[in-house]
Amino acid sequence: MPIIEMNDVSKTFQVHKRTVGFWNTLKSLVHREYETKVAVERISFSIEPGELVGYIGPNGAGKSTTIKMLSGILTPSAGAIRVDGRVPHDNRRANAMHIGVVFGQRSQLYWDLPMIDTFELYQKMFRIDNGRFRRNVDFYVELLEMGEFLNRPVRQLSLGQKMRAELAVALLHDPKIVYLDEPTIGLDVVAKSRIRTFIREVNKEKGTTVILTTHDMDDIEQICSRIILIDRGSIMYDGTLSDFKSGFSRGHLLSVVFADEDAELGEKRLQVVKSEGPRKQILFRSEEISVGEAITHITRNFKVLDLQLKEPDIEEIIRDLYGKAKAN
Ligand SMILES: Nc1ncnc2c1ncn2[C@@H]1O[C@H](COP(=O)(O)OP(=O)(O)OP(=O)(O)O)[C@@H](O)[C@H]1O
Repeated sequence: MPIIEMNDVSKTFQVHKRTVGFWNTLKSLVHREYETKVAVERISFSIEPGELVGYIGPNGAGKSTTIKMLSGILTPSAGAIRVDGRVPHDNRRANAMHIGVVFGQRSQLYWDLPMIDTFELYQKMFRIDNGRFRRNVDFYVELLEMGEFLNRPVRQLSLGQKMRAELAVALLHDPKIVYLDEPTIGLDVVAKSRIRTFIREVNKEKGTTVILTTHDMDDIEQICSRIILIDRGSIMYDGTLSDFKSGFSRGHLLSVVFADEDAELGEKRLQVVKSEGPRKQILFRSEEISVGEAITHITRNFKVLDLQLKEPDIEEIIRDLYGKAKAN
């Protein structure tokens, strides 16, 4: 039975319409106009207990919105979500007891307290019994080598030490699922490797289901057995990393110079992987759309100044699409 189920889930936001020009701005002060921004559009996936899933995509793709819906912070505009048998936004508190969250940019630690006190605070918050508490503190302190800094206030810890502390806190109540947002961002090679080993170890020892968002391909390669790739609110791929690579290496790349820099392709089978002004690199798979159909779609709908068909370099494409990656 899946532990996470997303069925046709969408999330839209109402945002103020941007106005241009003096009179329009003045008008908008009196009469506010809104437009609908689609953050996530009809996404579906299910995750089995104990899976290690990389949830990846470029900036603004809809990753955080998905994680916020899974953790009950946001209510979907349409569709159904179940996390460990519960509807997260209707059971926010109960849901929180069974999940752990690490948001790279937002700390759950108390800056003036040493970790040892923070653990005790979380013990009370999550009503963890003493036996389990002791066992877990010992387990994480050893696995994350936290002994040397347990008594130091959090504000004095290095970035890597803080991240280890965040992970231990998020996992202290033995959540069945943990959402990790960029857990290795900004860390050096040794610290990154320590965190990756830790995540794999927790998954193996405790069977924790892990959902990881990252822009670091090494995180994906070394931790995740499956990737779900989201772009502009829609799921583009769900499967193993190696199948993803071989699927794309059988694909084609069109390098197109458009007359109009803002050309929107409006065809989901054509994916823009790089955009430099009017020049765009467009990737597609021949199983989905033939070379002829792809070129026809582009030349019929847009004024094109140059168009070349290329063989894709998959490593380079992944780097362009999903971040700083490999070399870092
Ligand atoms: N509260 C909000 N109000 C309006 N628009 C929003 C809101 N939250 C997100 N969005 C929009 O929804 C889209 C998806 O955002 P989201 O934060 O989920 O992307 P992301 O994949 O997590 O990006 P990043 O990697 O940059 O964190 C973006 O276009 C974003 O501007």
